[in-house]
Amino acid sequence: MFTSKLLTLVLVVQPERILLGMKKRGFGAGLWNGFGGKLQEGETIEEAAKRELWEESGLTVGALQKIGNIKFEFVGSTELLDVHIFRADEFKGEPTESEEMRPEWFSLDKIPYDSMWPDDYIWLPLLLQKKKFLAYFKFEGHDKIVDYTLEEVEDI
Ligand SMILES: Nc1nc(SCCc2ccccc2)c2[nH]cnc2n1
Repeated sequence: MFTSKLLTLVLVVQPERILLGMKKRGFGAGLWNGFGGKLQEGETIEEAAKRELWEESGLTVGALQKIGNIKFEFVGSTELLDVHIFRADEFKGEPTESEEMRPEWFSLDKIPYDSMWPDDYIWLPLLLQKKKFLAYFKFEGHDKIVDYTLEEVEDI
């Protein structure tokens, strides 16, 4: 019997570069990732995604594209992470370090996959091609993927 935890993840992408944040504490600390987190009471998923992006990077966005959904299972845990993934191509503001994240631009041919979650190199190329996807990853610890499924879809 699993419970689900709803989380958001936003990747800001421009033609030549992607904005990632070095997670400074908590879940995934020490890894480059998009910006996101949990929903607050009464928030839609999209509202939470925009809020977390602003809190963690200082950027505000108008439109977010729903691009993916990944369910993560960690062996030994009965809580599935249900991560709703968005892409933003336009933004306002300057990337600014927060308590949670240190933002940095990476050229698209220099994405630091070795310092990211191991699943990212599997699905992030789809996001960069604006292809929508559904995925499931089963982890043993935080480094080992023991099973996964990934499918491109027309609509999320
Ligand atoms: N890229 C990526 N992200 C996550 S957690 C994202 C959701 C999150 C959670 C906590 C704080 C902020 C954002 C992953 N988990 C397992 N593989 C993964 N890959």
